[in-house]
Amino acid sequence: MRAPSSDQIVAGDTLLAVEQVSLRFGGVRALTDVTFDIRKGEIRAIIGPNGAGKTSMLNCINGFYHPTEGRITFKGVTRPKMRPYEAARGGVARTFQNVALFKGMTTLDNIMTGRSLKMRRGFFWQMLRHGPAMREEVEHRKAVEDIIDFLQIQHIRKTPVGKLPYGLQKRVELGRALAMEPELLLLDEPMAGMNIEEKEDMSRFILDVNNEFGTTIALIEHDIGVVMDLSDRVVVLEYGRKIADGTPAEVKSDQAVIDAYLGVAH
Ligand SMILES: Nc1ncnc2c1ncn2[C@@H]1O[C@H](COP(=O)(O)OP(=O)(O)OP(=O)(O)O)[C@@H](O)[C@H]1O
Repeated sequence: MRAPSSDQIVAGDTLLAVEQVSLRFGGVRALTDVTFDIRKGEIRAIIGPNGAGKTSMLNCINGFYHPTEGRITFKGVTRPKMRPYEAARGGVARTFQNVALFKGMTTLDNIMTGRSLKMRRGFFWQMLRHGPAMREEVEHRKAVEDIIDFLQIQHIRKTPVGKLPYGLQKRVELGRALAMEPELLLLDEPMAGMNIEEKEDMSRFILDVNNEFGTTIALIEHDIGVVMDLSDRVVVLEYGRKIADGTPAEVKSDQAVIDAYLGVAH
């Protein structure tokens, strides 16, 4: 059967399905028999206490880890294994728990690296400033400048990111992921280490990305208030197993979730 093209998957359809996924590291069971889906156009949160398996789940989705058992289906294609660059080419972009940017490079250049997968002409042609390569670079620069405007970071476009406060680095990392024009954006603790004002800004950008570009978003977040405000549906993991799945209101009143969070510092 041919896989549906992305425009055949409409809002509300399953974009990504995780079925009975287990992941082991030697004797450690990071994930056990986890099943859930992500619908096109939604904001899906993955929550759970420390060590619950949230990052491992994102790593399985974007191909950093390969599930020991189970299947992941993205845009109708089921795969036992996928490499991170295949995931990226297929439309999955990712940010990390600890910002992973080139600290000595400017904001502009860091976001530009997000375009590299989209560049048809390789580095050699870019170096030669060959005509078509020049035109392509102009197009990519325009896309990057649009993202810089969207994220309101014009004032730091030429600043090396290592010199920026943490909250702005997180925003630049979001910019680099957006430069890939993903269909599915995975955000690993996008508000970690932020003050209230920075969290509000980041929440607004996440909602705007979802509304304006229709990007489907899966995020890990420890701030339950933020999760409840932002997400359409929430999946809850504990000790690598799924213990609840539903709307924020359903999950908040679920006894297993209340028990899992009692006495846990976040
Ligand atoms: N590369 C690895 N090698 C061995 N064990 C690992 C590896 N990655 C994760 N684990 C283990 O898998 C379990 C789940 O870890 P994971 O980082 O996915 O949890 P988490 O919910 O993201 O935690 P946190 O909220 O603290 O980031 C933990 O017991 C962790 O120690």
